[in-house]
Amino acid sequence: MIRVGIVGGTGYTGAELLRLLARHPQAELAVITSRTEAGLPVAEMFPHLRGQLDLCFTEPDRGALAECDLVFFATPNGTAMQSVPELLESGTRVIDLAADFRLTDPAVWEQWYGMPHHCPDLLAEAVYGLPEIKREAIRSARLIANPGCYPTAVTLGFLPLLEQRAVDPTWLIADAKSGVSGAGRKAETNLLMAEVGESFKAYAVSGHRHLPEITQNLETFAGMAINLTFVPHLVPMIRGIEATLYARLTDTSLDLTALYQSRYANEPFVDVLTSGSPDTRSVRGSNYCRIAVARQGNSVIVQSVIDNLVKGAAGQAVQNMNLMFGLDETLGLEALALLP
Ligand SMILES: NC(=O)C1=CN([C@@H]2O[C@H](COP(=O)(O)OP(=O)(O)OC[C@H]3O[C@@H](n4cnc5c(N)ncnc54)[C@H](OP(=O)(O)O)[C@@H]3O)[C@@H](O)[C@H]2O)C=CC1
Ligand SMILES: CC(=O)N[C@@H](CCC(=O)OP(=O)(O)O)C(=O)O
Repeated sequence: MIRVGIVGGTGYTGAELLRLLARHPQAELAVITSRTEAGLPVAEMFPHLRGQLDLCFTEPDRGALAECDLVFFATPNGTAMQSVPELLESGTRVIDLAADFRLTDPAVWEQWYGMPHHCPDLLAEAVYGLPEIKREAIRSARLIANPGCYPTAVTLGFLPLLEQRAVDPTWLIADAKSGVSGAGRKAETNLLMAEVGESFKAYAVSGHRHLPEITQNLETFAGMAINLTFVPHLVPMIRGIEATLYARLTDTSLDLTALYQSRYANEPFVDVLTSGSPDTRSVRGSNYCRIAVARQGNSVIVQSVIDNLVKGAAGQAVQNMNLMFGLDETLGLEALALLP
């Protein structure tokens, strides 16, 4: 059994980790932290876990965490990097659901996240935890940078086109929409139902912090500098991301659906549609990314959907845990989407 700790067990991604791990046949939840709810039985806050989990939230204590085989950080950006060096030193492996280890250049981190990096020496070692591109490195990693939600949907959507050099990498557009759980569980006026409901808007139009992360990914496949316009939107739903991606084809003779099907043929959690458009409810609660690709003249349009809390966060983190500990990659992630 893998002895698991979760730092940040009261947030949305922490709660989603609890849902997935409570029934995972090879994981034993040993430590679940919350600074504000320390002492409270976990199942009292989350009644869906009654009878599944007999643990209380505890203060984040590095000693207790260092006794785990694996610690997930489901905490705000800039939190994990304070504890990771000590945990790795004690032999504990780490998956960070935040952005602390996603960007390879500490200067780019500081520019977008507004704080100096606490352990820039670990950035070269950290493995970006997108199994579809880093499966082998993930297996032996001590430290995983779990990808952001938008970067997961956008990267998987553009990947086959860029690897195949089928589009102009200097003209890429990602028009992405997220449900409000993407913003976390903290109380904020602009996330109230009366503010978000029956409304729809773009945000961070002049630059979202996922832009450098997506750019870093896409440049690896393109083998050159790319130019991406990325605009996120907030939609009045709870879970889900839909990313509509646009690019200009350099080769219009390609069978695009066949290209995507062949690239993802062996991927357990990427499903390429042969017709129609994927909707977010077809992945809600599941670890799938569902993709469709179409053409208008020399433009290609890709539609990519995920559940931001599952393939966009906790599910992908469990997929990474399975790989790190030599388990079947799909273990504990068999749930299908919830309809309606
Ligand atoms: N929501 C989403 O869809 C996605 C989120 N992410 C990333 O995952 C991380 C967690 O997100 P989410 O679950 O939405 O966030 P929430 O705001 O819902 O939860 C944050 C959690 O972290 C704990 N926490 C806050 N500050 C600290 C601290 N300094 N030390 C220890 N624990 C702390 C909080 O509990 P307490 O204050 O009681 O300790 C809480 O449990 C973020 O970095 C987010 O950007 C990534 C992909 C998708
Ligand atoms: C709807 C919404 O607010 N979404 C969040 C996504 C944040 C997130 O997932 O953060 P990291 O992946 O960087 O950790 C946002 O745009 O800030």
